[in-house]
Amino acid sequence: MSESKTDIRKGLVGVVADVTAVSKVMPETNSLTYRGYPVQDLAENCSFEEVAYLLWNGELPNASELADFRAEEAAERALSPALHEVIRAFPHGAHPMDAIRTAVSFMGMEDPEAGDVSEPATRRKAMRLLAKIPGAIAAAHRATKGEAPVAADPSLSFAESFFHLVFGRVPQPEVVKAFDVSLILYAEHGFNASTFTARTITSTGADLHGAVVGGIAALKGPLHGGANEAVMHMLSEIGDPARAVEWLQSRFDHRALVMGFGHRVYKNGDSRVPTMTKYAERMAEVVGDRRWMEMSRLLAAEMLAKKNIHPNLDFPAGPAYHLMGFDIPLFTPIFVASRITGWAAHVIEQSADNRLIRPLSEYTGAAQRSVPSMAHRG
Ligand SMILES: CC(=O)SCCNC(=O)CCNC(=O)[C@H](O)C(C)(C)COP(=O)(O)OP(=O)(O)OC[C@H]1O[C@@H](n2cnc3c(N)ncnc32)[C@H](O)[C@@H]1OP(=O)(O)O
Ligand SMILES: O=C([O-])CC(=O)C(=O)O
Repeated sequence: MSESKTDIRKGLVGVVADVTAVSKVMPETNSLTYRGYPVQDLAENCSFEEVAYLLWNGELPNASELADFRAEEAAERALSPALHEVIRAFPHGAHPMDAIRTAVSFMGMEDPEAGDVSEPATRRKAMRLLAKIPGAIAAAHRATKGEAPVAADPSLSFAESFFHLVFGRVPQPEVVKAFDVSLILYAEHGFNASTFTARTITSTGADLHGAVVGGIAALKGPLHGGANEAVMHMLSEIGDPARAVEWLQSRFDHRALVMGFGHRVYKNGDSRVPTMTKYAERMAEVVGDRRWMEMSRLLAAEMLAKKNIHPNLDFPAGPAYHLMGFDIPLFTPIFVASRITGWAAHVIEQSADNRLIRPLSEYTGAAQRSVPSMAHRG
């Protein structure tokens, strides 16, 4: 392999690939705005439905716009009998991220506007995906436990409905609020890997479902959304706050990654971590189990002291979801249920001012040569 001669930004580090009006990630101030509104203010003062409306329309809804949005979403929650059958046929033990990726792909084929990539159709498809993804995640998860799906209840908010679909019941309001906050914080984050994947797929003229399938595939990786599950596996392995520092040192000794830490853009702290940590702490109080947050506090302090690396959103989200009662394999699918809002906003934006995304590569393989006959191959 020869050395590269051009200035290649491996991982596209520092490359500004396009403009966006959806969100602004500001590492210099550890802050993030959606359509101009600070994410922590949205998390404290709005519902996830209001934020979804904001991301898709550029403005927060008034009361009647919100009521219409909620009604539309609630009316689209039911899955088709064919999709239920497909979900029942998923291999036992399949990861819920693979299940939701496949379910979204199937929804693309049965969508009443399949093949229509116009903006109005894409917006209607986005609403159907937002509404149906929680039911598909929950049905697939329940199927692996031999449990029947729970019928959607249109009277519930998006966050309440998620719990209802997974567990068949809605927990106390503090738990629903913490979950709603997590959905708001996870909704959108500029040109992250899954969103950029969705925009690349869209740039070819492909449809929303294709872009979302690609986004889900990218989100599953442990360097991206899959880290929220990895964080909880890590905390479970440590098991006891007394072991946290010693455990971390062994990771350092092996030069291993510590999940839930570091970020491509934020180098001095993730804008969303303080809000998520506050609500994860609240969950610890509600459940009466301080162990996970105590371990988290020790790990974060040690990572900062020894490596100067801050936690990212997945770090407090992992224990928060555990304390809310979710099984670990559901954590990244919850991220999907939220990030569908950001992906769809970017798909609409990309389509509205599209140019095929197609970077160059510098060839470093074998020099040009002739094809040998079979008898002359080694
Ligand atoms: C919602 C989200 O998707 S947020 C991201 C979730 N992902 C994770 O939590 C996985 C763990 N974190 C990581 O793998 C990385 O920090 C990433 C992938 C998020 C960012 O990667 P990059 O921007 O390429 O990392 P960056 O170049 O800043 O790394 C600088 C140094 O810090 C180290 N580092 C970064 N993150 C970590 C970590 N979590 N654990 C240990 N070391 C780390 C790198 O190994 C590198 O060390 P080196 O200079 O000795 O090679
Ligand atoms: O921005 C990123 O690279 C990853 C991230 O935090 C997100 O997608 O929420």
